[in-house]
Amino acid sequence: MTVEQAIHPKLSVRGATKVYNTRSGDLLAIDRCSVDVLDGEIVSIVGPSGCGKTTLLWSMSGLHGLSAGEVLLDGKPVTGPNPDISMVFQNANLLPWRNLDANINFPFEIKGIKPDRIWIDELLNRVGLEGFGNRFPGELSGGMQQRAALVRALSFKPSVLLMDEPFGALDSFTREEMNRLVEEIWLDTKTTIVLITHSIEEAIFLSDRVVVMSPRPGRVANIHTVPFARPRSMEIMATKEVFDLTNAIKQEIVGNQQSRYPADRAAAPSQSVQTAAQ
Ligand SMILES: Nc1ncnc2c1ncn2[C@@H]1O[C@H](COP(=O)(O)OP(=O)(O)OP(=O)(O)O)[C@@H](O)[C@H]1O
Repeated sequence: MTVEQAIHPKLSVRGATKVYNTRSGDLLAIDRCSVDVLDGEIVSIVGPSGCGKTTLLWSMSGLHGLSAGEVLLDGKPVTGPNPDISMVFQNANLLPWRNLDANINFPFEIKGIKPDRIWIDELLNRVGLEGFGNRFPGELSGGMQQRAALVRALSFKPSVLLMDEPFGALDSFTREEMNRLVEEIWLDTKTTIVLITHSIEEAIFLSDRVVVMSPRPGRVANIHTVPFARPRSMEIMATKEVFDLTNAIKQEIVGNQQSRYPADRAAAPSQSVQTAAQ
């Protein structure tokens, strides 16, 4: 990390708090989460189901407002959709009646801007989808669809890519391939990436740092630095360092879950707000 990167993080989340108004009352999803993501960093967010990972990621995108706190991109508040921030979801969300090229062009058509075809062809080539432009989503495997979604997200040359459990629906072999692909693309573009994953191994393989969240209401429980140089190989995943780090993170998630009830009661900001204990 350079001093410049540390002083001027790419993305800053400060005291992010989100209360959902539900039929059964207010629900505190995330509580005073703060994290800085440096320019060109890959950061993963892990934590138990329902702890608020998606809520946190969507707040970073500007698509969901916060109840308190703020998100800054290059020091400026993110208050709505931002052309510099792209998202990839667990489902590729390709339009079934449009072929691959037309799917990738779709957001450009909506915005009324011309796509950079040279860049898009480069990306398609990079992810192994060159020559598939005329195929329809139904003719592509799940992995191919997800690679197309990655191309679509990167076609705008965003400086930040947010990924919400992007490979969760893929088999483990395809998932490993996708992890290698993301690293290759990152080596080319140095795009800042924030990724939600349920796989601690995936988080370690891909990330510079892993953020561990507590059970709901989600708080930043710990942040681990992953000390391996890039490009990483799958062989490092069999090393003792990775084994120990994986176990440490798992223990934290399990330990946090076991202690959530007393912690929630002690730290609930208001009696009218639901926490995981309720
Ligand atoms: N739109 C919403 N309205 C009301 N409650 C919501 C809404 N979105 C999320 N929640 C609640 O907020 C909490 C956090 O949800 P969120 O999806 O952010 O967690 P998560 O960690 O991403 O979960 P998972 O790992 O299971 O995908 C959950 O209790 C969820 O039920």
